Amino acid sequence: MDYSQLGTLEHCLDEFTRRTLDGVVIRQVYSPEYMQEISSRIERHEPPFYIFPNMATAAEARKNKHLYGITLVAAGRDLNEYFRVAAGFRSHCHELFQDGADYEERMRQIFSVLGGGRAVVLPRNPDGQDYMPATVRILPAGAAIDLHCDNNLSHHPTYAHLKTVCDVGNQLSFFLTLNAPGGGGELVVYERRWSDRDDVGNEYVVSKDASMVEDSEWIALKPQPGDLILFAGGRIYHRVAPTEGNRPRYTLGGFLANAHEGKSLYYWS
Ligand SMILES: O=C(O)CCC(=O)C(=O)O
Ligand SMILES: [Fe+2]
Repeated sequence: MDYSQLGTLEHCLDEFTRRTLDGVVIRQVYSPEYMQEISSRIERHEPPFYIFPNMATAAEARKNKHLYGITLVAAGRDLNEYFRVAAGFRSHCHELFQDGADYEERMRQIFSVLGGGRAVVLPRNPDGQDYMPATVRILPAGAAIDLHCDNNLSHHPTYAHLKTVCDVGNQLSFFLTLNAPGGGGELVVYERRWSDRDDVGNEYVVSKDASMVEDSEWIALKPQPGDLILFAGGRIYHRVAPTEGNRPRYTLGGFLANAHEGKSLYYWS
């Protein structure tokens, strides 16, 4: 589906809720040329985003997979750092897209259409601080994201407040591809669905054993720069295949869920 046809996806979030839809790819949400410009800023670490795990320089961080910004589960129990990073990340992200359509605005516009006109808002903690709207995921050559299901994240203690305001058990994943690697880096989605019995003792684990999907059918998606993928990552087992070649994989994304109050959609990372 092309971004210019967005209107035909009106209300499609209801289909996700009814489980009659597993994912959509919206192409050309931004032009490939603009994504190239954004990627060169990411490469130069401009603006100077917070790097996780914490490294002295972006060049040092490039040796392994890392984030610009921080996720709830990466933040650990003390969420002071998370909310402090979130404020800085939002302004850096506005700066990153300063000469194009603002990233958060564009995501909110798309999600609102998909949600049949529902308001799309960042959740806020009881102290009035906003959550992270997204994270930049940087996978240098050879890096991957191992098998997981994002519903598993909600067992993490840092999800305690978020659970009270939205339906994290039916969360969707979204990400915009900024830079595609030379080879590999596909999003591999499996037929295998999440069950709460998969998470022994309700433990949060970073990656699941590959044997879980041994007999499962799968498809591999290779998004191009400017493409937005939205899929039921909460309940669908998935992974990102190891990247190849000398171009890193850059994506910018987070999660989306229905607010318990029934009127809005929340996004976070
Ligand atoms: O490629 C990415 O940025 C993340 C893929 C993923 O695991 C997700 O979107 O849930
Ligand atoms: Fe995921």
